[in-house]
Amino acid sequence: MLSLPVFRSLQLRNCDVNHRKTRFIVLVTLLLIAGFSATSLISYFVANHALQVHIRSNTLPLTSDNIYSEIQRDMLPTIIISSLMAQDTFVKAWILMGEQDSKQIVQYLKSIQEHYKTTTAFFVSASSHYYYHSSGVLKQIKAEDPQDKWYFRFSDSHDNLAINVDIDTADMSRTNFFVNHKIHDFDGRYLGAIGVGLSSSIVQEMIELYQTRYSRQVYFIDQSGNIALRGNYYQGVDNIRQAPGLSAIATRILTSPGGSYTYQRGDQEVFLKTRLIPELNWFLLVEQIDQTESQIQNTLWVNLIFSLAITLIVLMLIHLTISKYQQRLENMATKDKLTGLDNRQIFETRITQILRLANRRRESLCALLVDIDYFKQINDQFGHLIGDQVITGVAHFLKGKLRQSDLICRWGGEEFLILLPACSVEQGLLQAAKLQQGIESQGIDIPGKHIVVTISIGVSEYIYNESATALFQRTDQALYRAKTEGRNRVIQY
Ligand SMILES: Nc1nc2c(ncn2[C@@H]2O[C@H](COP(=O)(O)OP(=O)(O)OP(=O)(O)O)[C@@H](O)[C@H]2O)c(=O)[nH]1
Repeated sequence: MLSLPVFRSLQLRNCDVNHRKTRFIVLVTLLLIAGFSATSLISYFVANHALQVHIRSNTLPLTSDNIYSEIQRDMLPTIIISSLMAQDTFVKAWILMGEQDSKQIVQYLKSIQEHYKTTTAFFVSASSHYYYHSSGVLKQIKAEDPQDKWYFRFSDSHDNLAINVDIDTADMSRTNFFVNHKIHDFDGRYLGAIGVGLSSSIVQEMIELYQTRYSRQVYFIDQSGNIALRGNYYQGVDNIRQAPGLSAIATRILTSPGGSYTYQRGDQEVFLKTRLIPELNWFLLVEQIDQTESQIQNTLWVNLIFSLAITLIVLMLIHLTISKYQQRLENMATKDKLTGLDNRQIFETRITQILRLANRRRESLCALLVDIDYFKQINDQFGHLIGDQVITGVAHFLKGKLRQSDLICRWGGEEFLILLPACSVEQGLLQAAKLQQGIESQGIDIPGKHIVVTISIGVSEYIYNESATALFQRTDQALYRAKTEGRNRVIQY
């Protein structure tokens, strides 16, 4: 018979197993979280860096090249027209002939404007200072007129070509993108400035188109860093030397024909690609705000949520698997393998609780010790396997006749112990008689056989404050008497 310390040790072992299980699950959780977080964060930083490098070294230069090609396509024709006008022999001859008939040059400028669909076409004479326009002779320019300063600045410069954005002399309400070309006679003497102009709104529309097409900010600066051309939505200052962030790299931008930069505008990081456009003598600036971080941050969150979901699934699977195996181990430790009844070890733990309850409530309790009669003969006659089936059959029979609250366990080889809580000895004897007579009349049916089986039962009533061992001993003595008095009977202690 097992003593109380053994059962206490069973309970402790159970506690220990649960503790280890929790520790294992916590450890796996930490490992999974650490692993997933580390891989997600590493991927985040690597992707962020790779994307930034990609934008700086591929996307932005490609955009800049594309925009440059588009500028050449969209604006260079205007430059070429001005250049052709400056080489025109009719124009040179007309000037050299003393600018006789102004209608001729006006007609010429008108046909240029109409044919090439420019906004304006003009010629300013170096000798007469007349401003000829497609609509007539507009005025005589004067060095002191601020509006005419462009001409004298251009005449004094060494450049043959100058582009500027200025108020249209023919229509003061309009700003034009002027392409001015110097015109020389056949001996290289300076004759004046000739060229065409496009409405700056057309040029702005072009820039906005580039911006929308490439989702970048596009603008032009002249050699001094002044914003020469920009889209309508440009919100920066007039010179890059005054722009926060940009001012620090302004000199580098203006002294290099092209480059890639990164600068900080407020809390945003901006990628910048610059390139000199020799035909305009301007720099093209293409900017992109670094949004890689926020895009990749979203991916990081998705990754982490996925990782969390996977961690939870893995933990659930681990919990279920461990619980299943724990349940199986518990069954192995607490159940009798042959009959499926509780085994003797676990039964005694329950007995302690039941006896305590009976003591507290002052309730009666009966113990029945059941033994199959002449079981050795059954084994000898039918073999051990049939013997096993008889034990199982008796166990099922007994279990089937008990209440939900009654307890039964396999006590030994062919012995069963039954506890009947809240049961007087009279009721216990009645129940024992029912079991003994029931099995005798019913026997045990196994496939192909009917075996007549009888049982002997010892019955004893629990005495308050009595130990479980004392109760078992008395019940055992009653059973012994049932055996010695002829078997197949119920004897009360
Ligand atoms: N088949 C089988 N036999 C078992 C098992 N456990 C014990 N036995 C056998 O059961 C027999 C019990 O024999 P005994 O203790 O002499 O008792 P008995 O033959 O039933 O005689 P009484 O109890 O005096 O009526 C022994 O031969 C054991 O080997 C078991 O799990 N399976």
